[in-house]
Amino acid sequence: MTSSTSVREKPAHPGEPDLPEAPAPAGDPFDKDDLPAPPGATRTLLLSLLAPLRGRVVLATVLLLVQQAVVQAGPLLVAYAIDRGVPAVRAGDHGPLIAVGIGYLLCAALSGGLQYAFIVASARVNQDVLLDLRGRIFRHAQALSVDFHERYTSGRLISRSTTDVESLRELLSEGLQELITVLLSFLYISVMLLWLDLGLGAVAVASFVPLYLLVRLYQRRAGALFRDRSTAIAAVIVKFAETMNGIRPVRAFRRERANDAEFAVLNSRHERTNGSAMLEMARYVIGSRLVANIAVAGIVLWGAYRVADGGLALGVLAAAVLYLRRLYDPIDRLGMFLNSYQSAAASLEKIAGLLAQTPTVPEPPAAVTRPLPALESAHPGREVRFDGVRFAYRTGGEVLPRFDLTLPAGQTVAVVGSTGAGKSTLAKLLARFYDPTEGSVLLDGVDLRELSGAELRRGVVMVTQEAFLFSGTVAENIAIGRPDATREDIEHAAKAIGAHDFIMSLPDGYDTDVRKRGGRISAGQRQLVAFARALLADPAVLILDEATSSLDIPGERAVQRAMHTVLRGRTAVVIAHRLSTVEIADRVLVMEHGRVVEDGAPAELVAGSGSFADLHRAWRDSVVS
Ligand SMILES: Nc1ncnc2c1ncn2[C@@H]1O[C@H](COP(=O)(O)OP(=O)(O)OP(=O)(O)O)[C@@H](O)[C@H]1O
Repeated sequence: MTSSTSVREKPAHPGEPDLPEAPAPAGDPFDKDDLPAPPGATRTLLLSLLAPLRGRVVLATVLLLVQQAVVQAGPLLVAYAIDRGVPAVRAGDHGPLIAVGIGYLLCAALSGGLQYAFIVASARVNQDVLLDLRGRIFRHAQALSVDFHERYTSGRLISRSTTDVESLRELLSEGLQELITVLLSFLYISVMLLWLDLGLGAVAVASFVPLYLLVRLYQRRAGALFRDRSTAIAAVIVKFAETMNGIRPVRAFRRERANDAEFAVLNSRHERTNGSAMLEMARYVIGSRLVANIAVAGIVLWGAYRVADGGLALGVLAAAVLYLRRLYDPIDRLGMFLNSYQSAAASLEKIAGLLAQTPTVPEPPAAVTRPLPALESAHPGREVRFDGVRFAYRTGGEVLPRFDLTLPAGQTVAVVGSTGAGKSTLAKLLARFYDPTEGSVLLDGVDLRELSGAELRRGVVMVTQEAFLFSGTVAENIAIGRPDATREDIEHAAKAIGAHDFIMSLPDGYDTDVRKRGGRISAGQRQLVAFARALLADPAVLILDEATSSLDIPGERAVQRAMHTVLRGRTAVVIAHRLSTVEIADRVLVMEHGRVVEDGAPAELVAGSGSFADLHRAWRDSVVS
């Protein structure tokens, strides 16, 4: 067997790159961590998340408005107590001071009650928004075409639905309430100060100008830093997920040290971006405190002179100072709220970019779907036709230059050819993981693009090399082929495939959890489960990307027997890596550079002088030796 033949050892584990990627054209958005969100998409996303909760958002806002108004009554009561209550007590009248005390208590109780109601209302809004967003990301990512998933790593998807959703949670549950509270108190306090004393109020309001400029500067500089930070943490997650997914080749090729070094670079990049963001925040905090302290000092000094002159009541100055403390105290925290706002905005933009992706292989609208014609024979097979198909991946040159091929119903076709010849591409077009760039793939004369999702899944099923098992029991894994299958149907399929005996020898038989201890299933057994699943699904066309990982002889025989059973009667396309498979095929296609270069019955091709005859000899020698 020569190394250039189709009998290539493919990586058998999900997550490993199984093909050399064609270089992406310059400026490919998939090279970057975040896909660009169309203008306004972030706002539209936020509004669409909040729209169903409109009532609760309004209720929470009203509660906060009233609560803040009640809270700001405190200093006014203090001013009243000093300027009216104290002179009244001196005159023997305790009424005004008692009224102030009761008023203060009432305000505290009311403000506490309102705050409680606000927290309950806003927590519900937050939970619903996050629930909705996580669901949308999952549903959307799952609905996107294979093309998308081959380019956007699972690590990036994990980062979108964890770190990015988490930063929105932080904003909603902590930052936003504080931010609104601060802005509201700015408004209320300015009005109060201006009403108490125009001069003092004007100085306080004038201090907003440098504060505003500081905030703007901070926002501009921190915005870029937060985007960098979020990209850096995503890179850390991607590296982590990729390494753990590919742990077997990592061990096999002793990649640990190189990986450690790469991870350390990404990790320290994240730390650096984090450090820069913190430094920027420290600059903002110090700057804003300086402005606040200068303003307070100025107001106290000027106010004290005016009290001494008799131009200002002492109570008014006391209330003004209390208001100023309330005004400037949360300014440090304003930086933090802006932090969470900035990082949530950066995250939301990335999520909006992901949600803006549309499937490249869309399901047809119900109005244009066509049903498959009724089957004429007892066998499930249907005719497959590639009609003038041309195909190029988005990131590479043409893989299939005009391709015409007809597979009669019920025929088993083995596809062989050198690596990169286009065998998997042919299979992916037939499974409609991709649509042809030109021409069409037809099933019993119906274009795959006109079949509804359900009809397509009944029509064509692809069993991939890794024979992926989902978490759950063996029975559940087989039933994926037909969710309404009874236990009897499942066992029937497993028996037909020859998987029943090994399943019964597992600790809990069909109820063994495949991911738990004792439920470990060998590569050959995984393939048997995948065949049982396909048999239960009973598709018209079965595509089999034959696993290349070698099994022991009894295991190999069991898989071959199972394959016989599952292929019977259907139209089957097998990307063949084994001699025994080629021999059971009705027809062999030899592919080179996206074209069929030999086509015939196995015996016919073996007897000929083409490349398949050479390939066959090499196989035979490798089996004999
Ligand atoms: N997702 C992809 N994006 C870009 N190019 C791709 C993609 N998948 C495959 N290709 C390219 O298309 C060509 C055909 O690949 P294909 O996987 O169909 O070959 P193959 O015959 O199945 O090879 P093998 O036996 O190695 O699996 C190769 O040049 C490959 O680099």
